[in-house]
Amino acid sequence: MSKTQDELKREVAQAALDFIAPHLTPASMLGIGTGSTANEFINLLGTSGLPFSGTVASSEASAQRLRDFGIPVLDLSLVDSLQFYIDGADEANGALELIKGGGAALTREKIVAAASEFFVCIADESKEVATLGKFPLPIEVIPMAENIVINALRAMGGRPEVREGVITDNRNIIIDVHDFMIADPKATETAINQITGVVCNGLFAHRGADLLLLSGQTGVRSLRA
Ligand SMILES: O=C[C@H](O)[C@H](O)[C@H](O)COP(=O)(O)O
Repeated sequence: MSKTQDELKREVAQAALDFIAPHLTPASMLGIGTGSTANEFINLLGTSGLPFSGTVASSEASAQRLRDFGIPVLDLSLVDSLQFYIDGADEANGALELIKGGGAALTREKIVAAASEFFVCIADESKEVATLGKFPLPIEVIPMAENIVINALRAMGGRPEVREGVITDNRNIIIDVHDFMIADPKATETAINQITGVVCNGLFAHRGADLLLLSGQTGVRSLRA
């Protein structure tokens, strides 16, 4: 019988926990991501009994889930650095470049990733692609800039659509760019950041993952940067 997607998420979350466990000390601070795969990681971390000091969360939702387990959640401004960041992705390529933001948490995720010494990305193998861009690229945008950002993204060749009914934790909107195959993720990440009104885009190429764990029917594969 084949494993369900939920089982694959649990399996890859367990692999991430097994990977970080030998490195943790009572002083360790962890960055924790957002989404259904990160939630599986939180469930396992919360019952693991492993030594660590606390966490920084990439969303209000993850912060609440961590607190529900009695895990301390700190503001990033109170923390010098994070030993590990553990988070999911919407797409990942062989260079460990990612698309993130399907859950609208991309900006805080990018900040927490930037503050982390080592980024462990966890996903089931349906997220693995040769070229990023089949998943619509999420972009967080200051609301008053909606039209100028949409026009600039159209000029870059994409088909931007505002994600209806979604406001980010930072009180901004999300524009998803469809039909936008990304041949050069680093150049595209930089170019989109140059559009006035863009807060952040969901390409994690300049700071991609350091380790990508991918679960599939035959087990968990790991790709190192
Ligand atoms: O904004 C959300 C994040 O980037 C998630 O990590 C991403 O959408 C993957 O989520 P999931 O594990 O639910 O597929």
